[in-house]
Amino acid sequence: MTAAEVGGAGAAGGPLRLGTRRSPLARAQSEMVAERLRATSGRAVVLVEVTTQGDVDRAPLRQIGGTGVFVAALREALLEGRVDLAVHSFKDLPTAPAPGLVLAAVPPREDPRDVLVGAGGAGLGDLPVGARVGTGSPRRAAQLRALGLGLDVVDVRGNVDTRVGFVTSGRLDAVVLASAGLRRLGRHDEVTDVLDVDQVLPAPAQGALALECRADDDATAQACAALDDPAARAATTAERALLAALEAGCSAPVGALARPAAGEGGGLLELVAVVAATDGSRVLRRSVRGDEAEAAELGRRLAAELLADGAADLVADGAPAGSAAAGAGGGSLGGLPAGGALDVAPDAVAGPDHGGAAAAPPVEPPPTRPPVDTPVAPVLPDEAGTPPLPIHPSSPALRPAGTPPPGSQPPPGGTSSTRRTPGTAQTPPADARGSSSQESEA
Ligand SMILES: NCc1[nH]cc(CCC(=O)O)c1CC(=O)O
Repeated sequence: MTAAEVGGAGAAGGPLRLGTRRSPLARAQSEMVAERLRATSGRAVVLVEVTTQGDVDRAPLRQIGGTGVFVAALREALLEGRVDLAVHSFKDLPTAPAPGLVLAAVPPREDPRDVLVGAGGAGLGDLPVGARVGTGSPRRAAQLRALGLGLDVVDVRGNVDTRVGFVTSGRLDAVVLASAGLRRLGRHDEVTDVLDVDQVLPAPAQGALALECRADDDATAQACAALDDPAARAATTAERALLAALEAGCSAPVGALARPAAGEGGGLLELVAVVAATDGSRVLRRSVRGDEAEAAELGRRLAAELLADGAADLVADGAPAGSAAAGAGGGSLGGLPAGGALDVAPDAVAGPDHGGAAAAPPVEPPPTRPPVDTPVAPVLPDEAGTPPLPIHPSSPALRPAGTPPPGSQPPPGGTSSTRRTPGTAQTPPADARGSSSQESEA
């Protein structure tokens, strides 16, 4: 890095201290932002690792407060002046405002869609009835189940390495992840299918980053401003306003995506959202269009319509992981009882994934190897606490020749017009094995 011009405007004259968690994804995201900041501001930027309770405590993540602990620790470091800037996966941020902090920038968004990493290059359409598909997100689970493909949705947790490892090791037929995470980790070539947003909507703000700094730190805010992308900010504003208005958390079965809508002169936004029962038995899907300048209002309006459709019941349904999902026959890895979860690495990717697992204590996966994670992925105590399954992050074993990674196309333009599809009731395929569905996470 080049310490071109340390100091500058305000700050202490030293380098900009960017607080980051130590997970591979968090570090990758932070480094990307740091690089951009160095280029645009000419200031030196250093990464400062912030250890969170979630990284240290061996207790299951959900017992120490869920993903919120990661965000909370970074914010605490900010407020205490230990770091000047924090980079969050936007979808993991609570919708409630953080006193004393500001959203300094929303950089250009990465592909917001969910993707599939399937064994043998399998895409969604290749999966047979009963195929075991892993995800820990109620949002993904609900939408996958609602597809009616007879998939056996298995509750999994952990960072990208861990989750992809379930497929590599043959324990699962596929896992669903955020395209953005894999891309930022340079692992997009492992993707075997990109889930169409008409089937599975991503979590609000998925694929976007949020740069946060102290409200009174003008120098840092100014440096960050250069990275802000108005389009990404508008879209995420709409999606998160919807989430907030639904009073749903990051683990609720709520998907949303705002995209530029075709129209004269631009400035139009189309917001599509889904609220689903985790067992896939009910799906509320609606969309609205409006002025990009009124993004938040768009989100609130769509939320109001969904609430009028009965969304509140479904949102509440998202919480107890052991109930709805298990009741629907949600399977789990390694022959674990239904409702069991593979809880391994609540790492960078652990966000909204562990939706409301509070009720369902993690079922220990069959002891396999020592909890040694890959060198790249520091083993979080939490993941160490639960014997991880074999982890082979970069194993290309997944992709058989001739299966090009399909994840390259950008999100389809304006797919859904202002159409509303209230209450698409679908019965989850109740196969004999008692579990069929898929999911999508927040
Ligand atoms: N659930 C946690 C999480 N938080 C952010 C990402 C990916 C990056 C992003 O969405 O910006 C992920 C992993 C995933 O959902 O697969």
